[in-house]
Amino acid sequence: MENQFNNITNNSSSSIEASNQFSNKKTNRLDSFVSISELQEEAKKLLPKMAYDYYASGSNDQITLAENENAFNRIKLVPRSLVDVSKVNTRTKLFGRDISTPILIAPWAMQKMASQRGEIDTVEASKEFNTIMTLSSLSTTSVEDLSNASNGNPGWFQLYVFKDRKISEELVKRAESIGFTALVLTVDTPFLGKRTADFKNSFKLPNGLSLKIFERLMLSNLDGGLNQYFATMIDPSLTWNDLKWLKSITKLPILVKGIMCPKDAELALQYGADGIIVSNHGGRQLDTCPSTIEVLPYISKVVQGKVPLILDGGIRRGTDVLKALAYGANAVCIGRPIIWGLSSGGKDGVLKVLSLLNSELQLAMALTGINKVSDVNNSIIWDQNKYIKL
Ligand SMILES: Cc1cc2nc3c(=O)[nH]c(=O)nc-3n(C[C@H](O)[C@H](O)[C@H](O)COP(=O)(O)O)c2cc1C
Ligand SMILES: CC(C)CC(=O)C(=O)O
Repeated sequence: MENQFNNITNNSSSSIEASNQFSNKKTNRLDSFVSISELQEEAKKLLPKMAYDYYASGSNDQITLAENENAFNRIKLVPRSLVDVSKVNTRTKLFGRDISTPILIAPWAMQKMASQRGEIDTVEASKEFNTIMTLSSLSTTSVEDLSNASNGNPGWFQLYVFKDRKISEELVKRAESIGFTALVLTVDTPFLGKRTADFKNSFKLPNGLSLKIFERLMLSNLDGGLNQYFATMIDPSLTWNDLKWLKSITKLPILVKGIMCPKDAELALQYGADGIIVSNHGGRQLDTCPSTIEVLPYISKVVQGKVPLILDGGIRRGTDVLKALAYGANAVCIGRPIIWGLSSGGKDGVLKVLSLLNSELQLAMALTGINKVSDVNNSIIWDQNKYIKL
């Protein structure tokens, strides 16, 4: 039991052990962390305040930020007994690709504030674990460097659409030509949410770092503040019709990220989205909107398995992943857990987070009598109304 659930049980475990041989000291230190919250504490100790605050913050009073996690804790799982769970497996398939876990890496900006190699560390870890990373439009590594570091298999590319459509078009074509296999169109950010800490800290990228996608455009300085920068560059007039435009310039599947309203899920399907990501941007956009897990069942009812459905926001335990799958998600993305892993130990730290959460998921599956991801359904969620007549 100990071995089965505390070790990484996917086909990448041997290479992870091999890479650890070369960084024994770091690995031993990482071994002592047993939860995402402990890694967050470590990251807080290691990061400059301005970077930690930028990564950790939500918008306004951070009600939704907290609610994303709290809502998971209110959902109860049903333990099941005497089911043969000797061969629990977290492998699954997404857009035809076999992956070792339904836990994917969400796009998050400016990773070189967390580790020297930033996005390169993250993509190497995602490859080694056989999962999918989405690169942010606002990354500190170029799409080309990320593609090279991953031998032409960098994962998915997240798109913020620029006011100058030609820039976006060129970016999409570049990403497509160098091996990205899907586009993630973020639709919850016509303007950036109000993150109080960033204003107080006068957030800017540390000297020596820049947003690589824009470097050529001489727009890499963030002195006016993130919100002003975002408002200058990104197009707030984007509408559903632009999804048609995007489909006309690429052959890649397009996932729409930031869906929180069932009506918008309907529109996303109507306008041809190939996948839907239920997300409130980690509580960083509209504060006091519901948690993502709360709205997931309603969106799942609209989507009805027509396209892959992914959830992000507040996942800190393997039991949270299981609850999202039970409510209809095919996979989840994690943002801050990866940030804390990368900040605490670079590539090994990201691997630590993936293996920690995946082994928790595997254990939770065993304790609810589930052997494979496709067998998860809402019968594992405690609902007293179901049992009231017994
Ligand atoms: C520091 C930070 C930067 C982010 N940058 C982006 C981004 O560039 N593009 C994007 O679509 N989402 C971005 N997100 C949102 C994440 O993709 C994801 O929706 C969110 O982090 C999920 O919540 P979690 O952090 O609780 O897992 C960012 C989130 C954080 C915390
Ligand atoms: C640089 C930001 C615009 C990236 C982002 O989406 C975020 O911080 O939430």
